Amino acid sequence: MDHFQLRDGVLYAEDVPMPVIAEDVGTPVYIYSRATLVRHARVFRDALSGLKHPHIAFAVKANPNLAVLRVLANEGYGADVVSGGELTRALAAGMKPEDIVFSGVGKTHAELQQGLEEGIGQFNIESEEEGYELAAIARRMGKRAACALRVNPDVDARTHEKISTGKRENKFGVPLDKAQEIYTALAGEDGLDMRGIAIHIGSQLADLEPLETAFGKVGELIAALRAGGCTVTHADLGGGLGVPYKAGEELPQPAEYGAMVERVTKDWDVTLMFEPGRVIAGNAGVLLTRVIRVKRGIERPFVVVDAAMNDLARPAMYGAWHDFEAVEPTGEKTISHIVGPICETGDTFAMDRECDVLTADDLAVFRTAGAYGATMASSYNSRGFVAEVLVDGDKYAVVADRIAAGAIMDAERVPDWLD
Ligand SMILES: Cc1ncc(COP(=O)(O)O)c(C=O)c1O
Ligand SMILES: N[C@@H](CCCC[NH3+])C(=O)O
Repeated sequence: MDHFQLRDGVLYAEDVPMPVIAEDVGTPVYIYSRATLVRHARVFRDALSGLKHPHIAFAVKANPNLAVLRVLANEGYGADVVSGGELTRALAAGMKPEDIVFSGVGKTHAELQQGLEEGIGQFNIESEEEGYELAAIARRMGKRAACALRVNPDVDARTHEKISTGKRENKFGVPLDKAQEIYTALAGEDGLDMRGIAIHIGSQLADLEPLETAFGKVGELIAALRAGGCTVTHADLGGGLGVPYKAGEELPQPAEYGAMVERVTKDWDVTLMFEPGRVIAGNAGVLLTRVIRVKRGIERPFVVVDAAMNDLARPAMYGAWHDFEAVEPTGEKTISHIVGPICETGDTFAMDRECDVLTADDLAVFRTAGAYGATMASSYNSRGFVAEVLVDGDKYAVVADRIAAGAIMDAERVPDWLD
């Protein structure tokens, strides 16, 4: 069920008319639906109900807003973090340290230490070098770090090249054919409790087949490690499940994913861990924007909106499609280019898009903006950071203040030796 729907000709977020939020909070503004987040969290969990005690860690990078994390913490979700900042947020939102997994190729010394101090559940080590560094820090602190080794299975996830992470040329994980040697060596370190294998081959996967291939390779590795005398009690299968960005688009459902995981892992005898991001948050959010003006173009009008590539980077970065529609559609359609105000041609949300007829001051939304939306914002062109709102039934709250361009400037200094 879609919690962003037209009622009497006006788009609502749950039971709140979007013009009310625009009036109160201004635009552009991200709007998240609590009911959608909860529903997605439960659908994903239910999809894994055939597994014994799966551990689900929301990929904080997809949407690190504290209120969003709290909703998921309340659903029993842990967190997959990739920086000290994300770790701090996950804890602040109420996630338990033992439910937190720390991934990432470039965890700094300070971040490894922070993870140990907080007592997080697992480090996903991405290189031999990182493993030895973590071991040394843990030894010094008199601790043992629970670890999984992230492997790079050299599988083409068949997604956008910039968000594919499991090809051998990608920077993530250790090559599969070196994994046994590295795991065995790290298992001999006092500071480490090598307990599992981790994998994540990419994001926005439209097909389960690459995942199944990659998981099959993990299964073989686990068997080889055990045959070699290593202990393996955990396997972290990452995230990656894609979501529909276009109305009517069909993607594998969590239930199909769960059934595939169950089939492939049935003999593994491990605790399975998951790191879903987009599938939980993507369709739980929209970016509400106001039309600044409609500029006559050569062949098509340019609808210039007050959101830009600094607020929602995905179209500029990956050529990504986000459905775009009027908040109060007249029923009339036209073909337009949808652009932001930033001084880059890349600040284009859509070219030649059939969409609702819009005029200056009209409101419109970009859909499927709840994951990798606000979190990827910048202040390019000295624009501020967009506000975020969480809706719950007929109530809503600003869960991230708009940060004005002036506030960002306040952090800058002109040294007096320039005078
Ligand atoms: C290590 C890791 N885990 C989980 C995720 C979440 O991926 P997704 O949002 O596609 O589920 C990512 C991002 O792709 C990631 O890099
Ligand atoms: N930022 C990407 C996803 C990256 C996933 C990170 N591992 C996107 O918007 O689609």
